[in-house]
Amino acid sequence: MEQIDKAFDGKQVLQNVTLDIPDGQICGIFGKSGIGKSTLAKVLCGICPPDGGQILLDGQCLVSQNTPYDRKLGLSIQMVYQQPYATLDPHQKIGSGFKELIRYHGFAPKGKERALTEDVLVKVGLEPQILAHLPHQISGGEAQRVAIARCLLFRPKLLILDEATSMLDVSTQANVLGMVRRQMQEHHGSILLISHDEALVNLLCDQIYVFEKKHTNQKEKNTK
Ligand SMILES: Nc1ncnc2c1ncn2[C@@H]1O[C@H](COP(=O)(O)OP(=O)(O)OP(=O)(O)O)[C@@H](O)[C@H]1O
Repeated sequence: MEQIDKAFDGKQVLQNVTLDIPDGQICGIFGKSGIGKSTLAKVLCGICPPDGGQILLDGQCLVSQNTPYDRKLGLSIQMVYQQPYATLDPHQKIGSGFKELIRYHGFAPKGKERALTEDVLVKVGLEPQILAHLPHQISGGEAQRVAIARCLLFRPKLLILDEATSMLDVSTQANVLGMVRRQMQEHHGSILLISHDEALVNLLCDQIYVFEKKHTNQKEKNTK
């Protein structure tokens, strides 16, 4: 990501933001509320077009000021949002949601959807019983883990976790993130962890970017 700019209604939120996320690493973004962390994630996912700069993924242009977001390439970037229920159909059982997603993207042959689903559930510490439930019957923390498991099906090059484990207690957060990290490393995928929790970011991340104030680039604080 090179020299990304983004403004809303004349208000500059990101200016000249450059960051590099090496393969297989976990990179943290830490900064106070409203500083632009989620905006950066939305630019990476193609939800917000940047006003300037460019993003390269494996040397290919994902989006730039002059190039529209490459949706096909963008499937290699998956994001888990702060509000996990928002991405789940309230009328669809968790298991049906997984089956539909797997069939739509051809992640497994017909009849093998359940096995693949159980495989990703284990990786986020969930039991298969959850598949019989509707979203309102599961807790916020479980919904967050379901959302992460759905993203893992894509074997993404980059997984963005935007406060995505905030509803879990600290030890479960570290546990789930450790499991997700190992899973991502199996295919050299990277994680962008966006959090208010400095201790969590310090504990888990190889590289940390601190967003300090609007209109300025972020500063790299720590490289392990
Ligand atoms: N679609 C939008 N239209 C107008 N302003 C927006 C839009 N999205 C974000 N903003 C503004 O951009 C600024 C940065 O928001 P952003 O959500 O990126 O912050 P954040 O650092 O992720 O905050 P938090 O930690 O509270 O989630 C805020 O002032 C917000 O109001």
